Amino acid sequence: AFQQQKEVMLKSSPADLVTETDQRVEKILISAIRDKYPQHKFIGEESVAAGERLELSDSPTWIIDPIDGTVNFVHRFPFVAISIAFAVNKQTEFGIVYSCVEDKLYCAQRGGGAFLNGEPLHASGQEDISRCLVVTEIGAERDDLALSTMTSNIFRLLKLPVHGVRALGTAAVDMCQVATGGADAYYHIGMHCWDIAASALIVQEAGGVVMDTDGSQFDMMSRKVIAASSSAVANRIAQVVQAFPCRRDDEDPSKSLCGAASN
Ligand SMILES: O=P(O)(O)O[C@H]1[C@H](O)[C@@H](O)[C@@H](O)[C@@H](O)[C@@H]1O
Ligand SMILES: [Mg+2]
Ligand SMILES: [Mg+2]
Repeated sequence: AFQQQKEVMLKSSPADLVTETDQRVEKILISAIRDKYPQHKFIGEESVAAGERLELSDSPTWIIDPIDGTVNFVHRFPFVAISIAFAVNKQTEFGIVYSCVEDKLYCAQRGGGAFLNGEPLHASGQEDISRCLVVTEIGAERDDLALSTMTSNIFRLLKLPVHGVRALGTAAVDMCQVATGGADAYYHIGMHCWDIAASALIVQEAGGVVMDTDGSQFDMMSRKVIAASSSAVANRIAQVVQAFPCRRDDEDPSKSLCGAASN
C-alpha cells in the first residue's frame, strides 16, 4: 500500500490525513485480537475518529495507531509505523512500535526491558541539555496559537543551545529514538494517546524518563509529553517548553479543540 496511489481524506485539519489503509489495518488488528480476547476493550485512532467513545478503564485495553505517520505514508516519506499498547488497570503492560519501511520492531514489556529487533535498548543517559539532540513534531494543528507556541518552543531550545532538533513525522518512531540513544529527548503537545502509549513504555524500559511537559507525572491522555535520557534533561526541557491549550483525549469531544479554538 505504501507504493500504491492512495485516496486521502481529511480529519481535524488540512494536515490531519487518513486513508483506507489506516482504517483497514485497524480493522484487521481489532478483529484478530477480539476473536482471541472477546472481553478486551479497544482505543483505536480511526474507530475514535468514526465516533467511538474514547475511554480507558481498568479493563484490559488495546491502544492502537494503525498508521502513525499518515502524512509520511501518503507522500511515501519512509517513516511509517504501527503502534500497539496493551494496558490493564490503566497501566501499560507492553508496547510495540513497528517502523514498517525500516523493518524495525521496537518492543517492551513492563519490567522486561526494551528491544529493537531483539537487541536490548538503552537510552543515552545524557544529563547536559547543551549536548542533546531533541526530537519533536509540528503536528496537525494549523491555528496561530498552536503554531506560534510550537515554533517558539523550537526557537528557545535552539538558543540554549541544544545540538539540534529533528522531526520524523511519526510520534511513535520519534520517541523510540530516545530509547535507542540516537536522540536524547522528545517532546510534543497535541498528539494522542495512541501515538505514544507504546513508545512511552519502550523509553521507560530502556532507562529513559517520561513526564508531562509541565514536569508532572506522565498521563497518556493529557496530550503533552516529554521523554528524555535523564530527569535532568527532562526537567530542563519542561522549563523551556510551553504548551498551548489542548482538550484531553478522555474529555468530552463536544469541548473545544487544541490551540486558539479552545479560547
Ligand atoms: O499519522 P497519525 O497517526 O495521525 O499521527 C501523527 C499526527 O497526526 C501528527 O499530528 C503528528 O503528531 C505526528 O507526530 C503523529 O505521529
Ligand atoms: Mg499517530
Ligand atoms: Mg494514525
